[in-house]
Amino acid sequence: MAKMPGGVTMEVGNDGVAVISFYKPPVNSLALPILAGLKDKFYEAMKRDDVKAVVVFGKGGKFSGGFDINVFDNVHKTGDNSVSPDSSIDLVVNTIGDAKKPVVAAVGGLALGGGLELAMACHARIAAPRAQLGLPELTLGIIPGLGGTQLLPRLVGLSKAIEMMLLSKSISSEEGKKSGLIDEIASSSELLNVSRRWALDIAERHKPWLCTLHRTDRLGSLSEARNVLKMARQQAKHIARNMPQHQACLDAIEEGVVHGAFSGILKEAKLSKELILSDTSKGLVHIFFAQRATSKVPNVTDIGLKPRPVKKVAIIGGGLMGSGIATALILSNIYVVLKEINSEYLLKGIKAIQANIRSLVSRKKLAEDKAQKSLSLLKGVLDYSEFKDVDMVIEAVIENISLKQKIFSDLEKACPPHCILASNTSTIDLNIIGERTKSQDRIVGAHFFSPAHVMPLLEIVRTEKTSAQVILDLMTVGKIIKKVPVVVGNCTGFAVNRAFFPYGQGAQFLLHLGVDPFRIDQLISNFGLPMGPFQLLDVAGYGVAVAVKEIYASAFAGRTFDTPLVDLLIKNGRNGKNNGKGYYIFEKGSKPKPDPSVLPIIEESRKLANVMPGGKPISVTDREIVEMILFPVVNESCRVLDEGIVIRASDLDVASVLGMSFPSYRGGIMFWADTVGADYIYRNLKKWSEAYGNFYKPSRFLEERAIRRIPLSAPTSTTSSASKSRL
Ligand SMILES: C[C@H](O)CC(=O)SCCNC(=O)CCNC(=O)[C@H](O)C(C)(C)COP(=O)(O)OP(=O)(O)OC[C@H]1O[C@@H](n2cnc3c(N)ncnc32)[C@H](O)[C@@H]1OP(=O)(O)O
Repeated sequence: MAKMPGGVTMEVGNDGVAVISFYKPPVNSLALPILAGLKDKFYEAMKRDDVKAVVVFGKGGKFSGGFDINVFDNVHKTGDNSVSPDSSIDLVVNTIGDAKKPVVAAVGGLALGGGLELAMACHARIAAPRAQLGLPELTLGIIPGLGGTQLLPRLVGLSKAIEMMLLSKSISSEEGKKSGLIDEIASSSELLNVSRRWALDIAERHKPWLCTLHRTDRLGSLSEARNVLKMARQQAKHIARNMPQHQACLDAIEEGVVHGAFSGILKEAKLSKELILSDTSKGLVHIFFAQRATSKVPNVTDIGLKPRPVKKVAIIGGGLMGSGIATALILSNIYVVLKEINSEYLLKGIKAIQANIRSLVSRKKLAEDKAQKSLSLLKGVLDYSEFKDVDMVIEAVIENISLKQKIFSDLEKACPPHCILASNTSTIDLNIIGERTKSQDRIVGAHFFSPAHVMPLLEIVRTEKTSAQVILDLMTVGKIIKKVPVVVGNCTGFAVNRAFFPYGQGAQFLLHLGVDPFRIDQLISNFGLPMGPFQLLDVAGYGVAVAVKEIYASAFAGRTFDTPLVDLLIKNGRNGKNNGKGYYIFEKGSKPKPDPSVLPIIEESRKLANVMPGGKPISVTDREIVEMILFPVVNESCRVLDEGIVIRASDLDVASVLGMSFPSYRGGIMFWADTVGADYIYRNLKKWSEAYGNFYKPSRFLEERAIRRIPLSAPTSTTSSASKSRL
């Protein structure tokens, strides 16, 4: 659908029903002029004698994607909170809820956030089949602010409403019908007609005239409500550490349950205003737009190219990565040919895919018939005969240069000329992989993160020769299989592994300076990562650490930290989670426990590394520990930006959140760094590099931005010409 200017219109039919339609493509967001237009039209409809009832309708197949998130972005940039949506009392209570004529919402496609709140304030809701309904405001660091905290519990009951809000979980119109959110489901073509009839039926008292905020029948008794809220508060503590909006949402709900809806609405408005200004909301709104920005790649998505269909994909290698990628593809209805070198490995790969699918079924994330359908799209092969009509190949074999070169030269012969030749390498230069072919324009990196059918990030690695068409095609496939594709340049580690290699190494460095590893892990997990670097190492397995150590050391000579510790751990029979013994003890059914018996091995490693100044452990604060691990990551991220490996800083934010589980509410690595300040980071790195060596040496990009007081995320055009020339 072409973008068209939006607006609100009203048409009054001969039946006396006024249809108030709003239009704001692409998702009918409730921009401020739309809200103002709605109010005007409602006012007019109430005044006009020829109007008996009102239907409110979002044009273009979608009711509404909610309040305009750009407004929050503006509030964050300007600090001016006067435009935030505290009109809820007026719109929800007066204009719609207490309207003198019945109002029915005709909900097509989706009603999210403010969109669903608008619909809930109406006296009935008619929805098209499979419409998506939800209040996802908490994912933006705010709470529903157009009455949602009061309206939803009054329609679906307290437990269901809390579940939907706290988990930002959408439901379909069919489920909405069962739970009381939706009054009737009507086909898209009949949606308006059925809604008109409902509105007239209410006006003529053939159907009840229900004002949502006046209802209490779904709320249960006060003591039941208190129990539900108490449990929800405990749950919120676990799912939303370091975030204020979950408890605030429960505060607003509780206020409404205990003191009535009007009081609840006032509390909601007050809390909304405060939360909009929170750092959490700033970080989450930034990530919302940053994620959408990744689909805009200059000279790829803006030059009129159309993505070509990719219907059949071949995967070479059925190991952990290959089987995960195959799972992701068949789950999205793409036909997959899996190639292995012998039937034993092939069977192993197929079994791994079946296990992935079965685990989704057993966790109720996939229906049995869908699982069967997906598995029917998989075919195992031992040669290239099936490759003659594939649209894309993804190579996922071990990191061995000559093996990959041989595979790519075979692929050039076995695949049709349009076929995309992708490699899932995480380290090897794609130019080297494709050296023995003449197909450099269709060679591209498709770097998935493990487990590939679960992790949302897909790094699309382009070389100078990869064609724009191939990048666009792979971006499209990425979206079809529900990944967030981020286009990056070709270098060791690409964006995520490159930016984050100092994370693990920084933790090792601190440990060798005498800091306790379990203290480090605790602090990093308090900061918001799902686990600390040592537990992550245990979970990922030491094999990866050993394999990449030398690659990083040679690519980033002079700023890596090599440690004998992993070798010592392996020598002492420790292999991390793989054999249940690493820094932690892993036992089935219980959380990993720090293992004190690892400390003598660490001591031995400290002696060998000999980096403690004067041979004595350093003394550091908790804050310094977090900074000594994350600032080197920021520093390397600066180099990634400076070298043009990513096209914008916010791509690194998205990549760090989706690839490394950096807390999204901190806005991603560069956004967070700017909240800390380039100057502060630079000064500390400089201080540590003088005390402890080159691992901490600030990059030129960081130094320049710190000195010139330019945010790290500012577009690279604001840097000096020396820097620009390298981009
Ligand atoms: C006061 C109220 O309680 C507060 C609120 O209502 S806050 C808003 C609550 N609503 C939401 O959180 C929904 C956010 N939007 C979404 O989840 C998804 O965009 C969607 C499910 C609606 C559509 O998804 P999809 O079709 O994949 O399209 P998607 O690429 O995400 O969005 C299309 C465009 O619409 C924009 N958009 C989506 N929702 C928007 C919104 N609520 N406000 C402003 N812009 C919005 C996106 O930024 C994107 O813009 P772009 O093309 O310039 O990049």
